[in-house]
Amino acid sequence: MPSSTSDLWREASHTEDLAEAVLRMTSLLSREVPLRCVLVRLYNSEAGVLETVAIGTARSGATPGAPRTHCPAGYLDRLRKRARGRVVLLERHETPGEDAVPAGLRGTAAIGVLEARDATPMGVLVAELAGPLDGAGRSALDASLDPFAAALARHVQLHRLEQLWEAAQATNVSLLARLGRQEIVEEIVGAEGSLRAVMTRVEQVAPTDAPVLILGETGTGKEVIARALHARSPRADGPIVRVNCGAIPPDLIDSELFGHEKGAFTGALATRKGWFERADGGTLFLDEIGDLPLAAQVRLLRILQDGTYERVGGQHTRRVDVRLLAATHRDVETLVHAGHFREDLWYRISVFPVYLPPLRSRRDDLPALARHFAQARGLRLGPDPLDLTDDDMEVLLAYPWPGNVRELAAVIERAAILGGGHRLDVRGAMGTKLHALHERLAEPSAEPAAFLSLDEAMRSHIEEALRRCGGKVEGADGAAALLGINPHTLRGRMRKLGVDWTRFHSR
Ligand SMILES: Nc1ncnc2c1ncn2[C@@H]1O[C@H](COP(=O)(O)OP(=O)(O)OP(=O)(O)O)[C@@H](O)[C@H]1O
Repeated sequence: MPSSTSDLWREASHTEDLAEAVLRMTSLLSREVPLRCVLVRLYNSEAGVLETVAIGTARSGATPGAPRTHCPAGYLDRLRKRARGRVVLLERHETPGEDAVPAGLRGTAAIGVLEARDATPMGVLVAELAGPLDGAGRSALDASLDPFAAALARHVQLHRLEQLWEAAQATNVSLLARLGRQEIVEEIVGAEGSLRAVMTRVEQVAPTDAPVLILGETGTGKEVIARALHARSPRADGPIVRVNCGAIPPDLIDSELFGHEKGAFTGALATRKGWFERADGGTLFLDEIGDLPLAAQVRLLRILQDGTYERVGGQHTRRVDVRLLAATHRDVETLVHAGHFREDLWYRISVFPVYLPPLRSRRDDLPALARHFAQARGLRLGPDPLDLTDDDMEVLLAYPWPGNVRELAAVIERAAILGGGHRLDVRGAMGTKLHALHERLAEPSAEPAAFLSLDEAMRSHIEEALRRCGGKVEGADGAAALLGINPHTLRGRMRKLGVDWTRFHSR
């Protein structure tokens, strides 16, 4: 076995990126073969072409481009018969025409068929030689066909996996869109109660294409509202794609949102569509937008302004038709002041804020929500829907629910499991929460249920000022003067807190 062959196998099986593997393999092979360059060419039977998918250069000088050349049916089989598992040396006069050597190679070429493990021809290896080939060189070249074939097979498999993954994502997106619509019709508990004001705003803004900013603590139902907006919009038949900006590593966020071209960076094995492209014709929901890095904010602003962007590593300007919904539980105004969030982007996305109140300030909805989760989980666990006792309700109402609706759903699910599917064990499910609650209730001054967060206190104080001023913000008799702050600051605060001052306009 030629000395380079085991090294070639190592590179073929360890290096994931075909271009890099071929480059290293060419360098190893050039110790025994007078190589100028090596082309790995993939056969596309549908198009009847051979396409250069990787080039390894061993000497300086111009390398041939990466063209596709016509490959007549049966050519690879004829070549295989002629070569019998080895390489064939092609004379110059054989070159253009019916063979796999693209124009542009200067010296003599050696060519061999690259076969898959089941012996079907996948493509060819073309080696451009810089000098005469001796016996050792020839056997090294013959022995290199299998490792090159293995590297090509790996590349093809990875490419297929990527395609499957993309197809699965697309299916996922459309399933979610359908699921989202179903859930919304059945599942916005409180739409007629404490969320009535929220739903009015949803109905107002849904038919437009305006961006909507959904504010609220974690677990308050921001995603539920985003899906409701999409379902009520003219884009309801298009996809809704949710991206959690906080869950993507900062160096990948550009490629996730806007896609990348093949080879744009190490690991970019194939072209990838970004989430904007996948949401084309529908809605993109950017959750935790406060976590978006500044560089991505610049691109986002541009896409909001004129709908254009480029994929990472791409030259071609693309256009998408996407409605943007964004959500955050963070105080983005503070991020703007600290220079972590672009002010121009903030103005653009906060045109129409929708504020979701925390569960502790909409206790009226609690029984309905608890019943809703109990019934849903009960139906899943056993034959009968599960209901709540008065004692269960009392326990649930006494707790302040820092994790909001999500925490409540989890407690009810646990209660159903602990109750064996026949009843709800709410006290058991509350566990340590209940213990902490008793301790707090035992303190004479503690009023956990009634205590407002700073934002809530601010919101209700601003609303009271607006009520007194008939919804007027500026001027001597406006709410800003009454509160002793600048009208501009008050407007910013109201946007952040989701206060709709037009509600207070005197008739
Ligand atoms: N009004 C509601 N009616 C029914 N289910 C709700 C309601 N609000 C929230 N939920 C449920 O509560 C859970 C949390 O809601 P969601 O994921 O929308 O919250 P979120 O505010 O987006 O959370 P985060 O900030 O962590 O992303 C989900 O299972 C959701 O279905």
